[in-house]
Amino acid sequence: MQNDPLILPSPAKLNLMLHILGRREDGYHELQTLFQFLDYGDEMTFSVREDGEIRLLTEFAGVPHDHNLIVKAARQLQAQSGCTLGIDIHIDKILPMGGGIGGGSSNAATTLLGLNHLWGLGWSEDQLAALGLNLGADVPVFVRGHAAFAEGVGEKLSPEYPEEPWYVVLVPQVSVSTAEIFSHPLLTRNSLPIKVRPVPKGNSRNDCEAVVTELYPDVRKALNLLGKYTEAKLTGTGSCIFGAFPNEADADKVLHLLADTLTGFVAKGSNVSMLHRKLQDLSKETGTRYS
Ligand SMILES: C[C@@](CO)(OP(=O)(O)O)[C@H](O)COP(=O)(O)OP(=O)(O)OC[C@H]1O[C@@H](n2ccc(N)nc2=O)[C@H](O)[C@@H]1O
Ligand SMILES: Nc1ncnc2c1ncn2[C@@H]1O[C@H](COP(=O)(O)OP(=O)(O)O)[C@@H](O)[C@H]1O
Repeated sequence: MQNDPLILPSPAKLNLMLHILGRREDGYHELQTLFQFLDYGDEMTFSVREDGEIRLLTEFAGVPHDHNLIVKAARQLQAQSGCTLGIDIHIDKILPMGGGIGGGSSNAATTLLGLNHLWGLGWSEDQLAALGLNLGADVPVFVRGHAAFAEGVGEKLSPEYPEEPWYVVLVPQVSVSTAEIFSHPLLTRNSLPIKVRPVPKGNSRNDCEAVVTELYPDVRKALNLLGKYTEAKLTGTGSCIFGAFPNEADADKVLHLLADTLTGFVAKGSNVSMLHRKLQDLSKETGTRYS
């Protein structure tokens, strides 16, 4: 068992396109979406406890301890594996909540991968992804750690290799509820499935954009402002807006020009998540398999 704290990143994702094909009987929506990670995210620290307790030491505004996806992920893994060890978890949270960049799902996935290692469970990625899907439709892609075309409710993943540009991500100061957008009567739900891959050019729209910009004027404003410099799009159900640039300097320049009116950040797109890169580095250093 490892006694030193394990520090792992918990990256954000973007949906480079998002089409809604229909609604299932259980209310969930059939999607086609292209996920890519950002080299930008939270940092999580895990310390094993012998007494079986699971404690998240960082407080989240508006999210009670037991509802936090980090705690839920740890508890489900502990219950399903029969592990008697516990964990203390600390997080430096920089990802906005309800931003469409998957912070909660990413935190859950980092927890599953971190605890699988620290508790010595030896679960496969398939097992962890299946557990993760119970916690949220976006958790499996973070468990797998590779950019992917996703179908179903987001769980059928095929690896993809989109370009890895630098992005400006604008963060309107509103939290968008995914459930609110998916239950909206005016949401487009009849996009035709894309049958070829990689996704052909001209298919990069996000079907949630019309409803989200109608409900949240701040999101529309961010879309219009970034749209003056590059193609600007919504990620997931928002609120964040992103646009691609060929290099960091160009992205920085645009963020700087918008800084009076909007907050945001610059980050590189990545097809292998920084969590998985860190786990691979740790494996090389210690000769232990981390994932
Ligand atoms: C839309 C996407 C695109 O990546 O991202 P976000 O905007 O949330 O980041 C995801 O599909 C979101 O995944 P996630 O945030 O894990 O959603 P969940 O917790 O599973 O679901 C929240 C709610 O959204 C609705 N929902 C979610 C996914 C889906 N394919 N169809 C749905 O109808 C359901 O009403 C569900 O109760
Ligand atoms: N660890 C967590 N980090 C962020 N949000 C969490 C977490 N646990 C639970 N939540 C809840 O999940 C909601 C969605 O969060 P998040 O995944 O960050 O946004 P999105 O799904 O829009 O990308 C939050 O508003 C919050 O209520």
